[in-house]
Amino acid sequence: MPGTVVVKIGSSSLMEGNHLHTGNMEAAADQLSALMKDGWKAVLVSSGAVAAGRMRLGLPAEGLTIPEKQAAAAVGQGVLMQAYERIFERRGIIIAQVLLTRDVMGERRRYVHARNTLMTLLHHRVLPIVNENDTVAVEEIRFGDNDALSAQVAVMVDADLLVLLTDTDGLYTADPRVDAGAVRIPRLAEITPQIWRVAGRTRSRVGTGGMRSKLQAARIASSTGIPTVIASARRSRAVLDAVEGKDGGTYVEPQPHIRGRKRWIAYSSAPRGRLIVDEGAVRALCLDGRSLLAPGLLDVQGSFSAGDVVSIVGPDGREIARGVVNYDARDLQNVRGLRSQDIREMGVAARKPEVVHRDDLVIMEEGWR
Ligand SMILES: Nc1ncnc2c1ncn2[C@@H]1O[C@H](COP(=O)(O)OP(=O)(O)O)[C@@H](O)[C@H]1O
Ligand SMILES: N[C@@H](CCC(=O)OP(=O)(O)O)C(=O)O
Repeated sequence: MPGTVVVKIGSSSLMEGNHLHTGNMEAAADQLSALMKDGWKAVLVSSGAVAAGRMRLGLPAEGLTIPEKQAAAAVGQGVLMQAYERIFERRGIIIAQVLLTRDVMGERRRYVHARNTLMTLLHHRVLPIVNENDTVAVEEIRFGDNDALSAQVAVMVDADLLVLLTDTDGLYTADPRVDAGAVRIPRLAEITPQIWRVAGRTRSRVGTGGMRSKLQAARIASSTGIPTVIASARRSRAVLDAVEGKDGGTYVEPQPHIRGRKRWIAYSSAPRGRLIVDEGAVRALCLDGRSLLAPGLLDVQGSFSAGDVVSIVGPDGREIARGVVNYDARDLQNVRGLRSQDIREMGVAARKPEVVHRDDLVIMEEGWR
């Protein structure tokens, strides 16, 4: 049964010397158009704006300032889209440019708007080509790498599969650029700390995150029930094989998943503040499935409003959960450590007794990053 696939192609696969790697772009287009003709909905997350713009402007690969990179992205994004327009038009596919920043994901209303737009494009059989809006993205609203962006987009469109196309045939036991004896890992049930260590921070000359950021993306997708395949953009059937479940690259299995609003709380929203809680609260949340109450609060950090997503952090600094908070930061400072009854007596905003209600809370995995 045709479903929805998100395919991400990295800068390392889009550039060949000083030019766009049209061979890899055509290969991706062949596969995407074949899938779309079979009834699949597809989103392409394409990097390469900075690299393409840099080449066009004759700027060096290293040592660019942030404004230079952003200017390069403004040039390169046009170069990329022009190439995609030509390539997909020949295959009878209409494309759309969608540029996102992280703050869109962080605010429910904007998230829903962006999602509706993507869903409408998919409904009309258009191929959205997504990139980060590098020209306006400052640190606080940046995804930082398109692996993370593609995982968020996969969550957003409820994808059945995420494919990360790169310059390597998947995850190896060590960086194959460095260790000639490294072998491919075909399947991962889970991304353990050991696997995390295997993926070094090393990357191609033009790429951003290396394998680690791909694993991070796979982890987001996997924990929301979406499988990921990391594969080589040079293999002409990489996407088709991934869709057909054939071996090739590294397949990261999906975990039993959480849906809808909780997905958004966990992975798409940027927490606006931190609630530091004591051991008792950690146990109540993680083991007993309870709501967060004021007596367990040790500290309140950041300035947030009721209804924002906050990070809930144990006394050791580890993030244990995220949730929608029922109080403004200032009110919470006042009720910190108090019992529900005392709060009622103080009349603080006479709101819900829970600081974060169980239904608005998602337990995050252990923070081994
Ligand atoms: N264990 C590993 N297996 C495979 N590749 C690895 C590993 N560790 C690091 N890498 C590096 O990751 C690079 C791909 O990431 P990156 O350069 O960010 O590509 P992209 O532009 O596709 O996002 C590879 O070229 C390789 O050097
Ligand atoms: N938004 C940037 C991409 C950054 C990025 O993540 O690159 P890559 O690691 O090659 O996927 C660009 O278009 O240049």
